Amino acid sequence: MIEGLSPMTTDSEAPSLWQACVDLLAQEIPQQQFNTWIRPLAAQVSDDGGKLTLQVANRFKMDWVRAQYAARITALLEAVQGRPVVLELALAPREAPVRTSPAPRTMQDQVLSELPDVATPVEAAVPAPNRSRLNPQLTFTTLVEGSANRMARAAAMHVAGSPGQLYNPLFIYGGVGLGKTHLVHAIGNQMLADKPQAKVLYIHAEQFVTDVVKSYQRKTFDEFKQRYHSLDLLLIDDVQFIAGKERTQEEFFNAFEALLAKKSHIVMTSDTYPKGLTDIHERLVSRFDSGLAVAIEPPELEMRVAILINKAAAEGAEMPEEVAFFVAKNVRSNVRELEGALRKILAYSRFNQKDVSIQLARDALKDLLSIQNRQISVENIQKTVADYYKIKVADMYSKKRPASIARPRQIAMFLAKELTQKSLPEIGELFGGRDHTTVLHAVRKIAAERQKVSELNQQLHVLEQTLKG
Ligand SMILES: Nc1ncnc2c1ncn2[C@@H]1O[C@H](COP(=O)(O)OP(=O)(O)OP(=O)(O)O)[C@@H](O)[C@H]1O
Repeated sequence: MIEGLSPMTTDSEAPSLWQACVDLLAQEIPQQQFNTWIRPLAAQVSDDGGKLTLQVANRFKMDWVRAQYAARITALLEAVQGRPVVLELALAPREAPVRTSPAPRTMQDQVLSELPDVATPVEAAVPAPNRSRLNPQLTFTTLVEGSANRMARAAAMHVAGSPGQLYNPLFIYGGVGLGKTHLVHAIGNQMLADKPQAKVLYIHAEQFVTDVVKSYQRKTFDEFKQRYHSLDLLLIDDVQFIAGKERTQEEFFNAFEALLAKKSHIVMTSDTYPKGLTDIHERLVSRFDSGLAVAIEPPELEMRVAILINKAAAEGAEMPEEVAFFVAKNVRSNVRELEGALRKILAYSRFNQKDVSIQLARDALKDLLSIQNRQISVENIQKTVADYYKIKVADMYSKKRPASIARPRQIAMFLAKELTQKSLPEIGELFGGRDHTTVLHAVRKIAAERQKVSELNQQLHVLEQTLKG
């Protein structure tokens, strides 16, 4: 028995609550992450169902699961259970090792090597809830509009209303947690609402890779083609995951051509614009760019406020505007984090039976706010990078161009964009009054090189860790 736990049900009784949660997580977390972090967790539920303990293999995994997934898991458990559930993470006892992923694969040929790491197909464990794999809750109605997503949303609505015409393919790109997945589900849901017979498929790119590999192994390419080439709408998420996967890219290209020829629509999402993709064939990239590529930006303050108020209302809770402003001012990175903050506040309010107020939000978000207080400044980045590369801080603002100075300066600009909320012009200003295009060039250059040069990646990693403290 795990220390400090109240009586638990046996493992065989626990899974229904956990399994329901796992099923939902499988729909929203990329498959590789799901297989790595969620699938191996073993669950125990207390007798009264008020506490669920997840056993994690080691401390590193425990920290990661806590930081990345605990808030979401709690919310899903509460949604499934219909009442508060306390989530605990515990180290798995040594004598009862947690379930692990299947034995390592032998990578005998190029196609097998395209399987995502530690992956077994998700559908082996988690049945797809519907053929289209759409989450019916992710609709245009529940997607708050703001200047950050206005263009992408308008294009998406156009595609949903008149598929196969303009903007084919539609390529939606942007940073994490900004609503790309939500938007593509909204297109699919809208199309199905208008045309229930339409063949719509939402798929994460990693699952597509798995499908290619499986059909290769089982020699079922005809079925594969039949399945993908007959669609009316293909929604493919995080397309950057097909990078470096030759066979998958070929099959994607074939599906792409077949679908466009019959005027079916293709919508893709990615973390970068088409030309920013690396290790994807030029012929594919140019096709990605041949319809409309549109960005989703981080939401502005008013949009963050609206999202908080809407999401609270959807949970049957009221969030006064002043509280929403307080939270929105402090949680600025992306919508997923905003949702996490909201969940914490609502849970805190329920447990303590107190109305939502600024003070309550302050208490509920204590940890998060203290991190904000230690926020990283551009000045700090400049000093840390200058120290690391042994140049003078003054060279960060100077006009000097030798590579030994220009490169650390570009790295500092990249980190300033990544680790602070400053805009490109603001960063340019802080680097000796440089133009925002100079900053953008540096950011793109370093981001692209990081993917290819492991030494640079390592250096950036060290700098990031140093700055985050
Ligand atoms: N404009 C919005 N209005 C309401 N909810 C939003 C909005 N944008 C994002 N969300 C919500 O934020 C969460 C994260 O969004 P989503 O998963 O679509 O992001 P993403 O851009 O696909 O991220 P990733 O690249 O990490 O997959 C989801 O719960 C989504 O419903």
